[in-house]
Amino acid sequence: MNSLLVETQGLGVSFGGVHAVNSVDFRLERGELRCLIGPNGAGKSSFFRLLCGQYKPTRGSVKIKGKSIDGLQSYQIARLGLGIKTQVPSVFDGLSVEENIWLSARRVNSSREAATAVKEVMDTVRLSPIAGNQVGALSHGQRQWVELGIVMATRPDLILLDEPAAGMSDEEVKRTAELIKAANQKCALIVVEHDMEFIRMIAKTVTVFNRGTVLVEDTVDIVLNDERVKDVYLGKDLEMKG
Ligand SMILES: Nc1ncnc2c1ncn2[C@@H]1O[C@H](COP(=O)(O)OP(=O)(O)OP(=O)(O)O)[C@@H](O)[C@H]1O
Repeated sequence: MNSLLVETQGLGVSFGGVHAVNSVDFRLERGELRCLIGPNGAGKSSFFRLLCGQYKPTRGSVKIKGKSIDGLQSYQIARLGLGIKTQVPSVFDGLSVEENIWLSARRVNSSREAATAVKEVMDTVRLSPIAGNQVGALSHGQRQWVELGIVMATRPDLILLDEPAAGMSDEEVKRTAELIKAANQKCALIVVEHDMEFIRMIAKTVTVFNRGTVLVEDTVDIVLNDERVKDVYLGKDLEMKG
């Protein structure tokens, strides 16, 4: 089996004169956990949108599991095994945590398989203590974890997470890092994040975007000490506390 999960070649999207993503060659292996960083406007979100079919490329191609996604709708790309937390289709505030996970699992599984998927997700995302709680009454952090669980319940091969630690307390950030590592035992993830401390907690390989292109791609330690990376974050302290 091809171990490449995602491959982009010469990928680009432009809006008027703005090259939001420009000539990006990106490869992600099955089971990888990759972080994307870069200053505001670097093209990270646009790159995500290209991967999930929300934006159509102006140039280049995206392949998922060796299959071009050209011409596919977002739901067809999801069927290739892509899960996106920002696109959680429906979170039912009036239902419990477990009911929400069940509904998501049942969308893509027989009821017996769904039951197994629900148990797996409740364990992995550590949702059992709040299984019966109404989702509408959860804290911001808990809700993010439930949304991660909803995506995981469809058993994707790849999950895209856009700023999963945003707006969380230090404790919640720590737990989110643990959950992402646990999720990575089951599938690959690409995580866009601004919080460098969080990046340090989870990252192995980091891809740095700048002005629509890949500036550097390397291990977290090398990337965060790279002068070019420090330059593009000028004014931001990359020398972290930890
Ligand atoms: N739909 C769009 N229409 C016009 N311009 C766009 C569109 N989407 C993105 N852009 C532009 O493309 C560039 C890259 O934006 P993008 O949101 O991808 O960057 P980003 O790295 O995700 O930034 P941030 O970290 O602030 O979210 C920006 O100049 C942005 O204004």
